[in-house]
Amino acid sequence: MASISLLDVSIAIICLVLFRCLFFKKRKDHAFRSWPVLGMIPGFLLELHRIYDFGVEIFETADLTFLFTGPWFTGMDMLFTVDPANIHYILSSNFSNYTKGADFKEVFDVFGEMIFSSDAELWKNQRKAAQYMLNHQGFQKLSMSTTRRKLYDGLVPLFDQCCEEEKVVDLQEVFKRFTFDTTFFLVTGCDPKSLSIEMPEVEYAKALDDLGEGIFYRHIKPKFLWKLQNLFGLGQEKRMTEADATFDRVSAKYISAKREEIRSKGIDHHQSDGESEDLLSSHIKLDTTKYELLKPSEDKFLRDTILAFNLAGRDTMASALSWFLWLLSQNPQVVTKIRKEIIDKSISKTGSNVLENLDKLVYLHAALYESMRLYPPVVFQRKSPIKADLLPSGHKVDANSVIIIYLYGLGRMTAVWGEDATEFKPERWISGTGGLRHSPSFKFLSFNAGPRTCPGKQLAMTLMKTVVVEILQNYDIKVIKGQKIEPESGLMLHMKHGLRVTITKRCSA
Ligand code: HEM
Repeated sequence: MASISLLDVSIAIICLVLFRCLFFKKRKDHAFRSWPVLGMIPGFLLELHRIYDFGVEIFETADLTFLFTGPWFTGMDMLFTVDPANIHYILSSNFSNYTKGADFKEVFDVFGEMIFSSDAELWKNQRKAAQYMLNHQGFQKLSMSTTRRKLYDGLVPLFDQCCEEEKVVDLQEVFKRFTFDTTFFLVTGCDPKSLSIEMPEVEYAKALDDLGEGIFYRHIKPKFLWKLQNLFGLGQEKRMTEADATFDRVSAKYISAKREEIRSKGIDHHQSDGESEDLLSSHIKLDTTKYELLKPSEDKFLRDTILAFNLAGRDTMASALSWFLWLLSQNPQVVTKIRKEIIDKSISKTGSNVLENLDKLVYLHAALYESMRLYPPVVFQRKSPIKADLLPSGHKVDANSVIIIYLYGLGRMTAVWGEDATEFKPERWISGTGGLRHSPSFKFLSFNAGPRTCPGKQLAMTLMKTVVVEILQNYDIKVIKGQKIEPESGLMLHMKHGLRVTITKRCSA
């Protein structure tokens, strides 16, 4: 993390020195001991550089659930779990007792009152509206045409130029820009054109990066510390405040332009034409008799909505595509099988049937799921019980305590996925009859489970398959040797140092 403030570094160093001086013994034994006053923070800080794999090791030995104790009086205690029985119970069978909670709203304050942070009736209204809009045929057509336009006007020309100039390119950055432009267009009807060979900086996209990083650090710092930093405008908190202001300013521009566009076209409010309509238009025209708690006349509601859908679409798909392409580079036999499937299922390189036929690509679907099992774009889920409860694992949880479901760990547990849990094997998703093997969502949690299951799953899978088919049909991707590929600590699972590749055109293309 390039952007840790002086205060963060000082705190970390003090903890480390204390830890080293007081308890200078075999590190592994003590890594997650709870020390007087400091709780488990010292061990945590020592392992922060490899926190993902460390988490996996802890769960393997802790029977899938363990209590993290923070420093005294900081309210940082959290129950971590990757136990499918607990997950099913929290996200589905006892859903009504497990909310995002007041603490979530404080940590995620920049989100405002969007679908990700809301509970109860407000969430039900937002959920109903989101599902209706995302499933609308007109919106689905728009998402297909937008994906294809960005592919042929943005990604393909960029790839071709990289081929001609034998240029090294960061594929993760390319996917981030591809999914940002696509998502932003679906949300606002405008293309920010961040995907081009010049890679211009787009302030809204940068603000999304700063937000993700800031929220992650709010999870691992005592509340009083980040609040203090926020008050004095220091480090990540300063960038969070700036990001918040960027979301306000940029959204205001799009909201007033969209209101004006709707007014000038003379389209009746509550009269959504549905055909090729972006999400901002649909939200402005929301029928408030159906969604009583939503406030389309208020700019704040629309600002939170724009942010919610950009958050939902951009980083998730960029992360999934980046890790997928990296896994393919390590598993050429999987590439061969996907290419064969594309030929066998007669998916043409261009033309309208590409999208219609995507459903036939079972092996590609399996490979994408397998990649998201090992590298889930959303790393963790945070829940809070309204009433004290007993989890199926036998752990008691207090009212308003914090429970973290660690998706990265869940996908790698041998107790859940078998001895080959850490191996990339798309075949585990293929049934005996050659169809897709179902895996319960509380085991494969990448798109969440229960009533809050991701409503954009279908859209995301279609977009990702479209991109992958285009790339594998036309290009060979070579990952530059010697670079370190490791996950970056954050809300979303990005690669810390990106994914540098060279691209060549396939002879048969
Ligand atoms: C690979 C792509 C995607 C993945 C892995 C993914 C994953 C998830 C996950 C894990 C959640 C639960 C988050 C939480 O409650 O903390 C979620 C919720 C949600 N996702 Fe997705 N998502 C993806 C793409 C999309 C897209 C493209 C959209 C729409 C443009 C979308 C819309 C939403 C919405 C609106 C919610 C909130 C649902 C609720 O709370 O009821 N997602 N997604």
